[in-house]
Amino acid sequence: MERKVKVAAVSYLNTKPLLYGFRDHQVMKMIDLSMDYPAKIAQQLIDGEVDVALVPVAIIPKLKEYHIISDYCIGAEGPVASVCLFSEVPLHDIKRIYLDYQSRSSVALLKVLVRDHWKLQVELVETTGGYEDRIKGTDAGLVIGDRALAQRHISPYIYDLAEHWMRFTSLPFVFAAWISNKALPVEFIQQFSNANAIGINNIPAVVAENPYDVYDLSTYYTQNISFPLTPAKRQGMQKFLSFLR
Ligand SMILES: C=C(O[C@@H]1C=C(C(=O)O)C=C[C@H]1O)C(=O)O
Repeated sequence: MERKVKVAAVSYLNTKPLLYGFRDHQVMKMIDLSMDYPAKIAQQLIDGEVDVALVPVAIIPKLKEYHIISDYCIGAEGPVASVCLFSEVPLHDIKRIYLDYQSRSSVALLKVLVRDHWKLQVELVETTGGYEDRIKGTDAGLVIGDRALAQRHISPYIYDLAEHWMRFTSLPFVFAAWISNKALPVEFIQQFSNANAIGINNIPAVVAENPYDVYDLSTYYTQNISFPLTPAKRQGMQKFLSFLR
């Protein structure tokens, strides 16, 4: 390839297993890797600033062209732990929900659950920066990623969005997938998938090099986040996208 493929990944702990195998892998000779929060890298892929990104699947309708590459994703087949609605009061007493500015998929998922599953009458409020301190009284907040793992120690009521999606549809959920905005060479995709698989097949090693006392990462990587992009997950993804149309 003449130039390096620009790859953007999510900067959260949930992505560590996917990136673990990149170090010392020959795919590194083919790519420029950058990291940021999901909403940022979504915009980079839409604007063509990068070629491949681990983007929120909710932005697929905004891409002129898209290719799902690799058989790995950030998904869940039950509670995901790090995408939750946090509150001091029970679900039906919530009056306002702050939305996470770092997210695209989870915000869209929350809207689907609020409207079609929970059937709540609430005010939804966009945010642009830290808002966790506003999760008080009847004001709740959607928080994703590492900040959600921390918020689990603070909020008494926790509604896990992947768990509630499963109750609603009986399907798993895909938050993010590796998506390119142009066709890429087969040999690149093979190397890229191979690099992704290394950490997924060595979770204890990934956990060992990421000391973290907020949440048990072994549980997170084996029972919460589900990485393989299976046929059932693709079905869940199509179902979710149909709600967004
Ligand atoms: C499970 C998660 O999945 C994420 C949620 C995303 C979103 O809401 O747009 C995007 C990427 C993933 O990192 C998480 O961040 O906790």
